[in-house]
Amino acid sequence: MLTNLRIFAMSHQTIPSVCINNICCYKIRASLKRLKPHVPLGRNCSSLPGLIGNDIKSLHSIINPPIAKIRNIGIMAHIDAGKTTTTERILYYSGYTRSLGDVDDGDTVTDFMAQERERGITIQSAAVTFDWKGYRVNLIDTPGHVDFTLEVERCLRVLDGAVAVFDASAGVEAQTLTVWRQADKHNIPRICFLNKMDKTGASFKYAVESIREKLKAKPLLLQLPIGEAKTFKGVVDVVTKEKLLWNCNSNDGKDFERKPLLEMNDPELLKETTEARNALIEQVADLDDEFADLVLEEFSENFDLLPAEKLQTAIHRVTLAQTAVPVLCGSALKNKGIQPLLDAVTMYLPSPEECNCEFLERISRLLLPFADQHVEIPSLTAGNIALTVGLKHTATGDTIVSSKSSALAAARRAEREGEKKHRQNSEAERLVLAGVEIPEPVFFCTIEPPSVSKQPDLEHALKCLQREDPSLKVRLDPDSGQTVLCGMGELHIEIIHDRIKREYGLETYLGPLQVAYRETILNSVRATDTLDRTLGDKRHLVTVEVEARPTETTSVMPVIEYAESIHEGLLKVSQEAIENGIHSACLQGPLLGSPIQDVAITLHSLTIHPGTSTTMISACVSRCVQKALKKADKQVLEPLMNLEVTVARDYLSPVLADLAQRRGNIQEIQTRQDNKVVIGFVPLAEIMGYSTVLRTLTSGSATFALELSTYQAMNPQDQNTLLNRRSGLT
Ligand SMILES: Nc1nc2c(ncn2[C@@H]2O[C@H](COP(=O)(O)OP(=O)(O)OP(=O)(O)O)[C@@H](O)[C@H]2O)c(=O)[nH]1
Repeated sequence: MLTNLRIFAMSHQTIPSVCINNICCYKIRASLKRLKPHVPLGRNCSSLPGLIGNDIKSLHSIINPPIAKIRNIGIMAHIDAGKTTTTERILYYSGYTRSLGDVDDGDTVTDFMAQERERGITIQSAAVTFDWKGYRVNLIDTPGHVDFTLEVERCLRVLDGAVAVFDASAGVEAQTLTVWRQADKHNIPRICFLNKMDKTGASFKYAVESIREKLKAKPLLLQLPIGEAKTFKGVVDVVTKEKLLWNCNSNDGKDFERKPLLEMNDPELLKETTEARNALIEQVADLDDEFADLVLEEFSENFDLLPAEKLQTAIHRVTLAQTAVPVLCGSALKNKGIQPLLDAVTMYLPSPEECNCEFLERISRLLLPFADQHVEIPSLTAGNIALTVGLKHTATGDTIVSSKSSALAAARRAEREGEKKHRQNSEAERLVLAGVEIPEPVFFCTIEPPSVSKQPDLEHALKCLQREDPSLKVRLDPDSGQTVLCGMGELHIEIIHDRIKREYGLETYLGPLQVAYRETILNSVRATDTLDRTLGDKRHLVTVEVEARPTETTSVMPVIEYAESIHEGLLKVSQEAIENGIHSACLQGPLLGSPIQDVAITLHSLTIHPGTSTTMISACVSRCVQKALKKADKQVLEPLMNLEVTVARDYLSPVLADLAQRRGNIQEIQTRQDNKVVIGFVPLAEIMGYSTVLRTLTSGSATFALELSTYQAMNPQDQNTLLNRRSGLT
């Protein structure tokens, strides 16, 4: 039987020493023995100073619950939609913390990195475990900033469900689309939470429409807001026809009143709710045959008689099938609507046994996360999320299996299943988890240690950071010998720089940030080359002829083809050597030394003298391919970004004028409440340092999101300017 352990690697620097953990572990387990299940461990917890922060109240979540009662969920959204604030409320109402943290005060549980607290943003996902009404919830708060897309992706792989948080005044924003697509890719059932209902400009209707239009999702309105913006005071539960009002006198939102809607008290609201409930029943019946039969057979005359539980069960099925998404609303900041959101998480999102992956864990050292603190536990039952440390070669995105034979069996099954291409959700797909998709880095810069003697320390730090965050790439510049960092954006590289200083105690120096260009060729060319070298008494002789031509499809990996006469007699080791040579030649284009994309390399002839080493074969092929690339007509490709700027009406003109100067191509200007949303494309090279410029232009009122769209050919004039600048001519 295959055993999958879902790995969520975190830097070992963030984990307290084993010694502390061991003591903690002993004490916690000792206290647990004396406790009945579901009794908060508050007193015992505070008697363990330094072990778990004083504000963490409940530890009974260490006991393993039945798998059906586990929910592994993530919170995802556009930057600033309120994920962290929502998470803080969730932790507070579930009894995990004793006081409410605030992102603006920098004292939240999940934003525990110094950089997160200083900047008020989430950078690294944080995992926390708590209980809600008999359910165990393992929750991950993910970052919203586009630079940390990979961090979101690595989380999605270990989740069974997600809560998508929206700013109700903005609806679907650029990064919401990105994370939504990622969740689609990983087949993650979702519920939507329209947050910030208290904010000026908040509109339930507008946000729901944007979910329908932009995400092409079918929203199931499980709630209606009572009031909006300043008047927002609660929600109506459409399924049960109850109103939930938060007590204005209770600051922390713990107390709220849940009452059935009555004709004599709320005739209008009741009418509106009944209509919404009838529409919901019809919508769910359209999507779920079992529910449709039930409604038609027993309740077609009067939907009011349909029990809430039957509707909830059907909504659960529809959510799992991902044919529609439940929508709830509230205001995390004003402490309204969080408890029903938690109810919805347990009611509608899947347990691990309802999702696509099978688990049965067995590992020697496991840690249970409490944000930045960890408790070592002896074992964990299926479906939970835990951390593990000390793995030497495993990186984010890997799947661990119990033995080689189970991995081989799974791979064989995957191969067989792969043949039956159209079978969806095949067993193989469930067994072998797809690795994370690593986005291409678009920026790079050199990094230097304070002294040569610190170079090994820097290499160690970068190796650790890369295992945790594969979107960070590190390479050596072959000409200067310098270490080069490649990342997703200015902020990404800045944070890495900062982490090297704080977590590894190394003060490093960054070179200027540069755009990661690519190159391609425009015509077919041939080249031949011979390498003849005698080393000792051995002669290495290779003669090769290659053709390089442009391809139609976009790929940074060269297409490799062989003339028929060569392919037949080629040894596997020689073929590997040839392909290594081609790949290494395509890593450094002739114009800027940037990777070559969209090329096919055909090997037309090859003669290898007996005894020639594979290194020499690679070297000769690589040189020959470089020769061919140099002969061809060449083109620089630059990263083109999707840009979305949200700006107050009054500042639209200066923003547009500025974008025109940056070679921006505006596609659309939308109106979103009182704001204008400018959507378009802009070359990455023109948008460096944009946040500062935009802040100045709009008195800090605008926000923007950037995402790589494609690599586009530069026009000859811009290309010449760039090449001259690089060669030091201008
Ligand atoms: N008016 C209002 N503001 C809110 C609400 N929830 C959060 N905010 C504010 O919105 C800002 C962003 O909140 P966060 O919780 O950090 O948002 P986030 O989505 O975690 O942000 P990132 O992790 O950086 O993507 C903060 O200033 C919050 O105080 C809400 O319900 N209403």
